Amino acid sequence: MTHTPYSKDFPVSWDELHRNARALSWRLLEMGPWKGIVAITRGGLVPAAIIARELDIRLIDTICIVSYASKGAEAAQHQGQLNVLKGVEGDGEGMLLIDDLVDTGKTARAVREMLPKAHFATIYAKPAGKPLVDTFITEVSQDTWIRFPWDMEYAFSTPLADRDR
Ligand SMILES: O=P(O)(O)OC[C@H]1O[C@H](OP(=O)(O)OP(=O)(O)O)[C@H](O)[C@@H]1O
Ligand SMILES: O=c1[nH]c(=O)c2nc[nH]c2[nH]1
Ligand SMILES: [Mg+2]
Repeated sequence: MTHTPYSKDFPVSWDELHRNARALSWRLLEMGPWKGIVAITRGGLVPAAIIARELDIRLIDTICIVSYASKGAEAAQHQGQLNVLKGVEGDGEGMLLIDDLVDTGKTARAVREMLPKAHFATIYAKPAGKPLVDTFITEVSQDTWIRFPWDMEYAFSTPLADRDR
C-alpha cells in the first residue's frame, strides 16, 4: 500500500450530487447570462450536463485534461503531470468553466491560464484549491477523498464492530 494524503472517505450519492449541482445552478443563474459552458473532462461532464439543463445552455465545449492516475482505487489518489489532450479557443469571456472539484488547485491553475476571463465553478472545493474557484457549493477537508457516484457500486458493508480500528 502506498501513502496518500487522504485519510477520510466522503461517498457522494447520485441524489446528493444532483442536489448540489442544482444548488450551484441557482447561484450561477443569478450571475448570468452565460454564453456557454466549458466542461473539464471527465469529472466536469456530469455537473456541466445538469447546469446546462437548468440554465438552458446549449453551447458546450470541453477542455480534456488528466492529472490523476485512473487504474485502481489507490492509484487514483496519486497526482501526476498535467496532460492537456484538448484545449479551447478564446479567452473564456462570458463562459462558465465547470469541474466536479478542486483539490490541490493544479488543474484549476492550468485551466484558468487557458481561459482567464471564464467564471470557474465547481461543486466541491478543498482548502488548497478554494482560492482558485469563483463559485463552489461544498467544502471538504484537504485529507478527504471524495467518492463520486460514477466511481462506485453497491457492495457489502463490513459492520463497524468487525473493522480494524
Ligand atoms: O485540484 P487538483 O489536485 O488538480 O485535482 C482536481 C482534478 O482532479 C480530478 O480530475 P482527474 O485528473 O482525476 O481526471 P478525471 O476528471 O477524468 O477523473 C478532478 O475531476 C479535477 O479535475
Ligand atoms: O474522485 C476524486 N476525488 C477526489 O477527492 C479527488 N481529488 C482530486 N481528484 C479527485 N478525484
Ligand atoms: Mg477532472
